[in-house]
Amino acid sequence: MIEATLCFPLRGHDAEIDCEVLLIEKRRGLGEGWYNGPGGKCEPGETPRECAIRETREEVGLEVTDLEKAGELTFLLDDEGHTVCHVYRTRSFDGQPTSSEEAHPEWVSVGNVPYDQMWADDRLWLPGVLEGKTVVGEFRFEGGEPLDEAEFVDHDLEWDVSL
Ligand SMILES: CNc1ncnc2c1ncn2[C@@H]1O[C@H](COP(=O)(O)OP(=O)(O)OP(=O)(O)O)[C@@H](O)[C@H]1O
Repeated sequence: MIEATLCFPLRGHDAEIDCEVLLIEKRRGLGEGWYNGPGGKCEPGETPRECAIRETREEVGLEVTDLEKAGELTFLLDDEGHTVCHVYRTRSFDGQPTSSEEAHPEWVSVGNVPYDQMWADDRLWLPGVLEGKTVVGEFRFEGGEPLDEAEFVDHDLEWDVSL
């Protein structure tokens, strides 16, 4: 199973209306053209937390620290484990988001996240993650590779778990 990460940097007040999340518009690879958090696949010997920090640096040039684990998501494709994704959020970072070949960063109000331009499962778990909850989820896709062309068919979520 592929091990991957997502990192959601947050800025502003906790009150939903003022708070913003840094999303990327993915410019290549899996989920190209869709919005997501910075992230990607773990390299051999790398912990998911190290991966989330590295991918955020490589994709948008931000140095994130104090990552808080917010979720563990398993994506099944045709009943086989395809990807496990470790989700983090943080309010601590240095630098200014900068576009790379892979990603175009954008601060978005947490009340205005473009769920219609994201993975179909994101609308189910990301709102809770942006509110500060923790989640473990399993999501079933069908229709063969690539995952971003498969159909999202079913899910199971557990909130407020300790991670
Ligand atoms: C199925 N539903 C899904 N919902 C939300 N997010 C999903 C996802 N499935 C994959 N993701 C995330 O999307 C990124 C893919 O990136 P990733 O595997 O790195 O692909 P990419 O081809 O760009 O490879 P590189 O590692 O950059 O070479 C990575 O953050 C991963 O966690």
